[in-house]
Amino acid sequence: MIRFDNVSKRYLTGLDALAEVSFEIEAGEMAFVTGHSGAGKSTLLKLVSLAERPTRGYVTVNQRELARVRRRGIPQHRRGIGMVFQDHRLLTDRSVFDNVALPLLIAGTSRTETAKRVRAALDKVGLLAREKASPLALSTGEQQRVGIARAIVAKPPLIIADEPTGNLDPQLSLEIMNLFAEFGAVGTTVLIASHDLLLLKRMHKRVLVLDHGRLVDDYRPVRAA
Ligand SMILES: Nc1ncnc2c1ncn2[C@@H]1O[C@H](COP(=O)(O)OP(=O)(O)OP(=O)(O)O)[C@@H](O)[C@H]1O
Repeated sequence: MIRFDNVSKRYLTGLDALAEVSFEIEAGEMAFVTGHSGAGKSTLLKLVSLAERPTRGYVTVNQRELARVRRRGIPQHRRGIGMVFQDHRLLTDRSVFDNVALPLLIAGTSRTETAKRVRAALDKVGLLAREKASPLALSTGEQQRVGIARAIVAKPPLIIADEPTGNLDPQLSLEIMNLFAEFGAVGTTVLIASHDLLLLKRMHKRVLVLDHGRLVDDYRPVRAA
């Protein structure tokens, strides 16, 4: 689903945010990318969503070599990716329902289908009763769950999340990560950047480790015999 072949990213400042990174994530796999602050985690996700382009190497997402995706093809590329951010980026002047409905609105989905899908997504994250609320009336954890509902509502084959539990306490963080794991269990590919090593340890999933832009480790969970 995601493949990096010798990918390097040098920003205009001359800094190598990623250096010769290669890995492959299978469809339906859930993986984390971790590393110190500035290690290149966000840059790696930005190359997947085409917020940035690599300086060298090839990034393939869903069997599409991204160098072939031109600027006008980027919105379509992003429709296949559910994105979750630490600061959730919700519209505060719209209801929870409208926030989650946004990707469907953009895709031109009918009203009835939209209502059905939004409610299914809100149900999944345990917020069905809050559809009319303003995001401002929700706790940080609830806001994060609205962000997740919005990311999954159009059923994208891939979800990427950048520090989705950055502002949450350990218990809530674990709940949010387990929610992501549920999506992974139904065939969605999930890639999450997180520096929370304790949390990653509890998840028993694959972990890619970046250090100053280099991929220095790739842990895979060992199944109990
Ligand atoms: N647009 C940019 N222009 C120049 N340098 C950048 C840009 N974006 C990131 N960098 C630099 O690239 C390096 C990697 O940044 P990146 O945000 O990918 O790291 P990160 O692992 O996500 O860090 P953090 O955990 O602090 O968010 C850092 O040194 C950062 O300062």
